[in-house]
Amino acid sequence: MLELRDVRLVHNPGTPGEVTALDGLSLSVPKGQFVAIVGSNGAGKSSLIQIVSGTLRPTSGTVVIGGRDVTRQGDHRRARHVARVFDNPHLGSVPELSIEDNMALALRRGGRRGLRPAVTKAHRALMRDRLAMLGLGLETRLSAPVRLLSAGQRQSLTMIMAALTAPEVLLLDEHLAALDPGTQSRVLELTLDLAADLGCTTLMITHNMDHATTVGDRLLVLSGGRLASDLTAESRGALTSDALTTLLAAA
Ligand SMILES: Nc1ncnc2c1ncn2[C@@H]1O[C@H](COP(=O)(O)OP(=O)(O)OP(=O)(O)O)[C@@H](O)[C@H]1O
Repeated sequence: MLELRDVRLVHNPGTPGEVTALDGLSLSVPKGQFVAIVGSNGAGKSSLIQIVSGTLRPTSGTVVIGGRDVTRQGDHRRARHVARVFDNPHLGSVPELSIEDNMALALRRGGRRGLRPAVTKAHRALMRDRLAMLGLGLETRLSAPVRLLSAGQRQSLTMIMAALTAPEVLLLDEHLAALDPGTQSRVLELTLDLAADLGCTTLMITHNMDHATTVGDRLLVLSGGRLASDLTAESRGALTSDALTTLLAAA
């Protein structure tokens, strides 16, 4: 369960540049629910993701993950429970390191700094198992440097890495935006498979209206740092991407 209670996020308070990015947002997401989030530019989507990841702390309000109040906990301490994938496929892995070393780094995420446990046989088996899900043959190329992979392959690897520590919450910040349509479909399918396998609570920001109207269990529309609409998959059923575009423009 992920809960935000009356969360406000104000940038540059008390200055002429004061901006309210989140304006008393309350949200409750049951464990395992997959939520798509849309909103116009500046609606507060990335702010919401950063509040949940712990990169930003709210000006007021409370963030609860799995029953624990994590409001004052920084992103490093949350990293074992909260994984985040960015829009840029090149941000999720280290190009000069091998696939195995990148995955080993992901396995250590949120662990104590400085500790470098060796990659065990069990780790390597887990890596191969997860990489095989991609159907790209990467499980036989563990020592290949990540820089040799295409953008789609790298984003697929990033998804696999994000899921390695079985996070409670998976945050996807327009993670398909830089991919071509065919690769988008493949990475989206992988995303849904991983989220279902792990049973993690997932928030996926998207500007793709087709994805917003079809993917996941719930659709949130953000506007001005508030929830303008909160639709279940059932109530979203008849919503076309054109109708959602109109709804967004009016929100
Ligand atoms: N560091 C910052 N300093 C000042 N204002 C900020 C900062 N970060 C975000 N904002 C403002 O907060 C508001 C919400 O921004 P946010 O990035 O969350 O929107 P978004 O919905 O993710 O937009 P986009 O779709 O363009 O990425 C915007 O008005 C933005 O200009």
